[in-house]
Amino acid sequence: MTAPAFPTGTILGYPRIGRRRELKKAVEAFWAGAIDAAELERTAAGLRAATRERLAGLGLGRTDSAIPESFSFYDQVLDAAVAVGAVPTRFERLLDADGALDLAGYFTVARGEGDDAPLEMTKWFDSNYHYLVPEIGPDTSFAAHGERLVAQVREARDAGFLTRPVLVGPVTFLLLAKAADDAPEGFRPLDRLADLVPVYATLLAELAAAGAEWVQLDEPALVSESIDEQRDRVLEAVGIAYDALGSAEERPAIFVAAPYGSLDDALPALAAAPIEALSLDLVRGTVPEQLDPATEESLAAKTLVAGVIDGHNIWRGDLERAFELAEAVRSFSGSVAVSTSTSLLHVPHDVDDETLLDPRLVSWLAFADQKVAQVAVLARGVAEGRDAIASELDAASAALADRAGAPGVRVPAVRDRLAALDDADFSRVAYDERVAAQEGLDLPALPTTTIGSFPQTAEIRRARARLLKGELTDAAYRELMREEIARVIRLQEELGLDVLVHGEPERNDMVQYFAELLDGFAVTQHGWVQSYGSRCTRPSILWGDVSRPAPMTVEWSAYAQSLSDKPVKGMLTGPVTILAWSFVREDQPLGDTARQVGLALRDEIADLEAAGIRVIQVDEPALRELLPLKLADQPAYLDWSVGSFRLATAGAAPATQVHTHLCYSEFGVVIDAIRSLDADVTSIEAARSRMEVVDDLATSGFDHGIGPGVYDIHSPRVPSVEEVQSLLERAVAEIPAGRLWVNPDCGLKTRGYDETVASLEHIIEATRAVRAGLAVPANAG
Ligand SMILES: CN1c2c(nc(N)[nH]c2=O)NC[C@@H]1CNc1ccc(C(=O)N[C@@H](CCC(=O)N[C@@H](CCC(=O)N[C@@H](CCC(=O)O)C(=O)O)C(=O)O)C(=O)O)cc1
Ligand SMILES: N[C@@H](CCS)C(=O)O
Ligand SMILES: [Zn+2]
Repeated sequence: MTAPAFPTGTILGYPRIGRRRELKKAVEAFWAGAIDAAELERTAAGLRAATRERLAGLGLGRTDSAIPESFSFYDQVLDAAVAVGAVPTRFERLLDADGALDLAGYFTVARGEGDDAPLEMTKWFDSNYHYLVPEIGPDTSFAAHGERLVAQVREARDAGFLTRPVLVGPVTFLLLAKAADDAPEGFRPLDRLADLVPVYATLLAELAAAGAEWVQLDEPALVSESIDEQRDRVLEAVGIAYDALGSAEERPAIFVAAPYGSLDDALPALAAAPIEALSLDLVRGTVPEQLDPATEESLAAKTLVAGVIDGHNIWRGDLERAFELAEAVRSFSGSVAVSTSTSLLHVPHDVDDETLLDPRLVSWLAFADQKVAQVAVLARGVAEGRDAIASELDAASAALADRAGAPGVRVPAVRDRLAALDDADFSRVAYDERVAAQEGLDLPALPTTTIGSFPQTAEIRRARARLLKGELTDAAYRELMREEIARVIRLQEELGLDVLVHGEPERNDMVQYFAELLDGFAVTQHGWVQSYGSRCTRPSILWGDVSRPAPMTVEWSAYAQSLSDKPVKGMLTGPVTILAWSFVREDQPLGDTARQVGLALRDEIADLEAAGIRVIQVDEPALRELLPLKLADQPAYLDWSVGSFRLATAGAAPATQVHTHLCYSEFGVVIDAIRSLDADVTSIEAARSRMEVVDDLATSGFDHGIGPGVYDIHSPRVPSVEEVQSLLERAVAEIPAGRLWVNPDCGLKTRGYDETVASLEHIIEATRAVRAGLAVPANAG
């Protein structure tokens, strides 16, 4: 086909939660029955309209397909599943006579209903976004249901826009899917490619009929080497899918976007396919080298979309370098466009909303809107030459230079302390010695504990909101939090838990709380980023050398400990997780930054010990999350990540029991790293996967204390005593009872009190039953 011109500047996607989280609020109001579907649709349409206008105002073309239709009510992978009709059989009752799903049904698939579990949720590449995992079996029926996307293209057209619909591509869709529970052994979702591709062809035809000139098919799975599928099968699938889609008669021009890394051997496969445009992530990846002549020839006939503006972080960055990269791509094709490296889903809307941030810091930053403006500048430069954008490039370079020399960015005292570290600072005495030293904790066999947070009630959040607005004094707020801590301690004593927590009511977020108290960080007012569904976080900005001006948690933990004779766990977030869930400086190796955070936490641990805290948990739920997608980069990552945790914890006395906690991911691949953390006790998410991780632990020779979760806190379901007991019995069969702990999968902050109390009661009852059958009198660590 003769492709219409591709826009000179574009973005791969834009935040959809709303500048003031309007979508989150409307969706949650719909769930609560406070608004109906029509009102939710009106809010969403209003947001989409505002987004298109905003993007055009920032310099993207109105009628050249530059603006992506990347809206979603919940998740783009769920949208793709719905668009190809791949709704699991347990939800088929929600489909109407035409096989379509209404909004309520869509959310039910996302969130589950009664015994019908929702789609599983997992991490989206190396970002802090979580998607829903499609379930595909040999009998999954596929049918095109592109009604929503088609309606959005029409909605845009009616408002005077020609936009570019975005869909997860067929290969990535199948690679991210899991085999349905009833699929036979050995079945892989990719086996269904030949059945799925015609449905995509129909969707493309419908989009073309609605007036779309270009469609964007996202294929990020092609850059990942961590996908559990043979690479040659993946490359073959690329050929099959795109040969078929590219050969269709009725279709928009196809733009395949491949964010989150370099395409490597997938580049020749995509180059050979009859598609019209292809993106290259030049932030995580590099400009291709040593291409074979056939690939060079194929690329020359396509538009290459240079992903040179970082969609992952919030730095204004080196615009000159971005321009050079875009120019370098010209050697492959006469048709080059400028874009972001990934969707802007991962960054907040607009730094201009941050009126409380230091203007000097603001001048170093670019949120989504500023990045769109950067794309527009570079697109002009590519079209008109460097001189046309010289002043913008110079301004960005000046901001970069200002940042490099600004106070706080490099603090000699922090750097000197890091430089003086030696191996001994990263190691505790042998585990057995620690077990002996910790006997004074006097714990029963199978000690019970929770992961830290108790429900963050509306009252707690409201109190914090009132504090921020000045409606509550600091003293009054602190008193409310102390009352909450006292309630939580009392509840745990009544329940009969063995190691207590203070419940973390004072924490707005397990990372932001620390960022607010550490030097080197800034926090935002409106910098919300979607984490999953309607849930958002406000990643902090780690801009300078990190140090701890004062203790951060000691007052709360010491108060909680003063209320009980049982040990109360001190609760800290680990260095890797603090980095993973913040926007981190990119001007020095991550390992250096992680060690700075590690040292600050080491000081906190010393202060907790001095205040009489005997058990300290350092959470690292994101250890798996930051694992690089490319295998070659993984050993170095594991080295610095494990090292920073050990630096944080190795100053603890042998008698101090150090715990860690991990969740949100599959752990098999990092199990050795978890062992190397050398925590005395590790609590780990396991209930959701019915204790699968226990096998990995048993075979890996994990020989410290371990608490595989027995309660899936992601669901409002209360597990029965029998269910918990059967999970515990499975764990006891694999793990010596003297090392086994009993705990939920994760913190309880997103749960309500009724289900929390009932679940904990069942956990305690099940533990007592299992203990009764054991010969082991006490816990070893
Ligand atoms: C555990 N996870 C986390 C990740 N990243 C983090 N930085 N933190 C995490 O905990 N990544 C991986 C996972 C992702 N999972 C989740 C789970 C739950 C949430 C979540 O519930 N987010 C909340 C916002 C939490 C928060 O920041 N609360 C603040 C502000 C609360 C607020 O919105 N206040 C209102 C006023 C309220 C009132 O008046 O009643 C306002 O400001 O308008 C706080 O408690 O102070 C969410 O609502 O989305 C996120 C990720
Ligand atoms: N201590 C935290 C860990 C969450 S991953 C909590 O309990 O919420
Ligand atoms: Zn957790």
